Amino acid sequence: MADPPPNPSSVPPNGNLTGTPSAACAANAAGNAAAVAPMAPEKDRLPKEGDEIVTEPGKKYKLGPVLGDGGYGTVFLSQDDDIKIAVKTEKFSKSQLKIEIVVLKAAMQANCKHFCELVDCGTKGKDFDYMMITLLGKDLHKLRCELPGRKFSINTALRIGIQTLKACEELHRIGFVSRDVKPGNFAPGVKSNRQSRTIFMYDFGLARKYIDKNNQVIPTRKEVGWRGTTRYGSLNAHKRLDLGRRDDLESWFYGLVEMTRGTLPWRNVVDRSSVQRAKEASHNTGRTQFLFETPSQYDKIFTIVDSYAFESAPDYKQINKLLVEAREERQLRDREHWDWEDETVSTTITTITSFSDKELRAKADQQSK
Ligand SMILES: Nc1ncnc2c1ncn2[C@@H]1O[C@H](COP(=O)(O)OP(=O)(O)OP(=O)(O)O)[C@@H](O)[C@H]1O
Repeated sequence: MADPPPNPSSVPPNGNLTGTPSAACAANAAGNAAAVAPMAPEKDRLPKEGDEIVTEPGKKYKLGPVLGDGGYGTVFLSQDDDIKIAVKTEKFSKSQLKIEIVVLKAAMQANCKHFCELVDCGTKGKDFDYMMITLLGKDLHKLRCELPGRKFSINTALRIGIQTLKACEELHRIGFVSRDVKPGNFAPGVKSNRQSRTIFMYDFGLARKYIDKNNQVIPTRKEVGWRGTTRYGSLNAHKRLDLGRRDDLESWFYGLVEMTRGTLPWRNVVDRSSVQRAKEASHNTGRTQFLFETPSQYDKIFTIVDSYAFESAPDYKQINKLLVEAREERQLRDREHWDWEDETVSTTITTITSFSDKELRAKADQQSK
């Protein structure tokens, strides 16, 4: 899905790329002005490993190895003082980073726990947009695929369920729907930042505001185009309907079942309308097969999510309670290690609370004094 790599000859020889705060970033980064780069004859040139992005005099981010490729750009490893971070870049004319930046800013203002910190952001001429964010580990899709049976232990799956539900709730609380909730858009933080037990939601390229200035739900637009990922899309997405909070939760639930069971009935189905039919069946005749060997509470959660209309405000507490109940029934303890953690390390980590980005920065500041 990644676009072809940029023309290497078009990158300045010193690899030093001076950027300006993007419109979305400017409100947060007042005083973060940098020299405007001379107009380039070409556009949409992405940076490469070894380049430096300069967002203000003295503030330089050297781009390390590529962490991943997205639809319109590349994500690099970098460093902000002593803290490892990720730098997401997207081609200027295709960039969806503006909406991502708006979401992350709102999440930071609301002290959301399950979102990356937006460290910096801006635009490099007509070449690319960039944002510097919290570094995350492998996403939940990759982590699941590495496990025997391609599924998480019930202990880890239920904890993931609780945290990813909270992430959806936080996103909705700040006024956005994701429209692309899936395991591949959640990842734990990294061990070196002591965030490997917090699941973060990321990639808000398809996010949309669902409430207006008066906090009223924006009325449904009836027919819209396809949004999201076929495997996890809600039935409304298949019907090309406008998507609301309930659709994020339906997608979240498909992902939860997959992470718990290791499979979905439509796992190998490619054709979108066949996937739709399989999902429809999972709501009635195929329900037992769909929820096979999952906690009994999943059936109740599915009924609850199904009962919501476009405008409904989901009862996250009620769903969370069911997940907690499933844990208690199995006498699962919070202190046990997560499937991706090294067991030898986890015994020492259990006594240490995960750090938030703010705490991490305060700690780094203290150490540098
Ligand atoms: N904060 C991060 N920390 C570490 N790796 C990241 C981070 N953000 C993104 N990545 C890596 O870069 C890849 C692409 O990122 P992302 O999914 O945000 O881009 P995208 O263009 O929206 O992708 P897609 O087209 O797949 O939806 C991810 O799969 C992941 O491997």
